[in-house]
Amino acid sequence: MSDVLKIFKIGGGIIDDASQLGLFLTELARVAGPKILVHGGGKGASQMLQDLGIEPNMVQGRRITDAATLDIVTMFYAGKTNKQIVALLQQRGVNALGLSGADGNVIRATKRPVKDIDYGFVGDLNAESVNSELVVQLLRANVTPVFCAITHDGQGQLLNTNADTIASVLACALTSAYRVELHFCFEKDGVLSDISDDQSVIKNIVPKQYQQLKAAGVIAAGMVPKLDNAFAALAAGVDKVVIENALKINEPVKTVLCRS
Ligand SMILES: Nc1ncnc2c1ncn2[C@@H]1O[C@H](COP(=O)(O)OP(=O)(O)O)[C@@H](O)[C@H]1O
Ligand SMILES: CC(=O)N[C@@H](CCC(=O)OP(=O)(O)O)C(=O)O
Repeated sequence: MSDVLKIFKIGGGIIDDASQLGLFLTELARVAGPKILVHGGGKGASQMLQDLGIEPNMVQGRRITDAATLDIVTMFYAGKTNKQIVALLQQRGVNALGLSGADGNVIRATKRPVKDIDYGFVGDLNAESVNSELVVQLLRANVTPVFCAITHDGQGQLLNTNADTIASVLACALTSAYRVELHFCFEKDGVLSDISDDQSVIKNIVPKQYQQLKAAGVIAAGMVPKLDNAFAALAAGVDKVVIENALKINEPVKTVLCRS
């Protein structure tokens, strides 16, 4: 139980910029010990959908995923993006293995029920979604799993699942075998108290302060679901949650979330 597992998540902003992605993966290769990478790619997927004549539709940070959209995001996330990242990690001496949730039944999701909004082929996760045994076996074999945002329902249906949620649920599930650190990596140095000032990194945030910053609109947009996931992981037993710059994961500047 003493091993520390580090789970890193990168999103579309980093993935879309080949030089930033390369620099991040070089830093990741320097991280010692067991590690997992979860990647999104929402920005590039939206561009690809538009190029193919399909208007992207995001509601509350989640993509409305009809059958045609699912085909395209599966090709983009589980195909091009995942395999490119794996190849770049192999180039850097990391034995990466690319996975969707269907591979090895590693993440099983439930199609989001239709309430006010029909999200289509979007998968929701819960505490039982992860096949932790297989993930632990891979980590013990010195393999670095690389997860994309595609899961399955066990009935042959692929589902599109938010990558921040995948990272958070993986982190929670793996607390059974490791002390887990969850690192959300993006293009800023951490959570900022002034979005226009890159120097204004808040070093630590507790849940009460988060609610205040959210209510004041200081923390907004994509940062809200990210921090909701992050605090949920912390409450569920993840040791440490960090919001940091993808190019500075081996440097001290970052936001660390605290339970209290
Ligand atoms: N207080 C804040 N500090 C930092 N980023 C913030 C803040 N409030 C909103 N954001 C925005 O949240 C974005 C990160 O969310 P998102 O775009 O969903 O990331 P990703 O695609 O990496 O998952 C940042 O690029 C930034 O524009
Ligand atoms: C259901 C849903 O919204 N899925 C996301 C999965 C990708 C993702 O999360 O990408 P980022 O981390 O780059 O935002 C989407 O298709 O945009």
